[in-house]
Amino acid sequence: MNNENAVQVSLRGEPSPGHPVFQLRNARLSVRASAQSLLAVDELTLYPAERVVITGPSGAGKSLLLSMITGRWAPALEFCGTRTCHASRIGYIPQRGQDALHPLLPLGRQLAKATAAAAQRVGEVLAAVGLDDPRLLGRRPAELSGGQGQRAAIALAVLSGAPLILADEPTSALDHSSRDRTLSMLQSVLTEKQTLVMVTHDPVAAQALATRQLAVDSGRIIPLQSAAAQRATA
Ligand SMILES: Nc1ncnc2c1ncn2[C@@H]1O[C@H](COP(=O)(O)OP(=O)(O)OP(=O)(O)O)[C@@H](O)[C@H]1O
Repeated sequence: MNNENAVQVSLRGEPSPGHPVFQLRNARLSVRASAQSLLAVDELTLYPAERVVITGPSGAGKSLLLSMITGRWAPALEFCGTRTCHASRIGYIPQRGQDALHPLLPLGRQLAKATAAAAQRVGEVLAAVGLDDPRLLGRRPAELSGGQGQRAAIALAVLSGAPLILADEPTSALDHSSRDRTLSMLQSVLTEKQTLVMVTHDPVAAQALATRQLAVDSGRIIPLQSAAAQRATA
């Protein structure tokens, strides 16, 4: 966290049910040298169990929004505003799953190191993402396919127990059937205590997961009605 840039940052314990896991108020990321504003967020509050999907054109500010949530951004940028994070840890699922994994450790060893979850839960998650084959667990990340790496990154983020999980275009490198399988696995292994924020360009991925959709356009956030909300009000 670039503390020197933040007007106010607070980090507290685990979120309690019904209370926000994360909040931004009057937040802005600007280029330090020129004060050019790149992303301005009047208010963003994330609650446990939400599946928030962020869409928007290239260069709109989606990755910067994830940076605001993690509290990490390039040194050339300056944050001002209020960022309140109640999550003790933030999990991350990158575009390429292998990037979330230690390159030298066999998959099973690094999953075991990353989680304090009971062996039964570890087994359940590995089975749900289709990685319970001992031969796969003995492989290093470079020996996994793209889809297997992505499912490993999902298992790692979920088993880390992080209350808040960010996913940056997690299915963009997958073909349609792998994407659909990966999304339904992600949905099935997340717990009600975990909040997911996912950036995607894929409307199918957005519709499949979102309980709330936000668009980022020209450095601003615009709320969109999610498919789930549309169904509820129909
Ligand atoms: N360190 C930086 N210094 C200056 N400008 C930056 C910096 N990081 C991002 N930007 C600018 O901020 C804007 C938003 O960038 P961001 O990476 O958030 O876009 P995005 O919506 O994630 O795009 P994409 O979908 O292409 O990944 C862009 O115009 C980008 O050039």
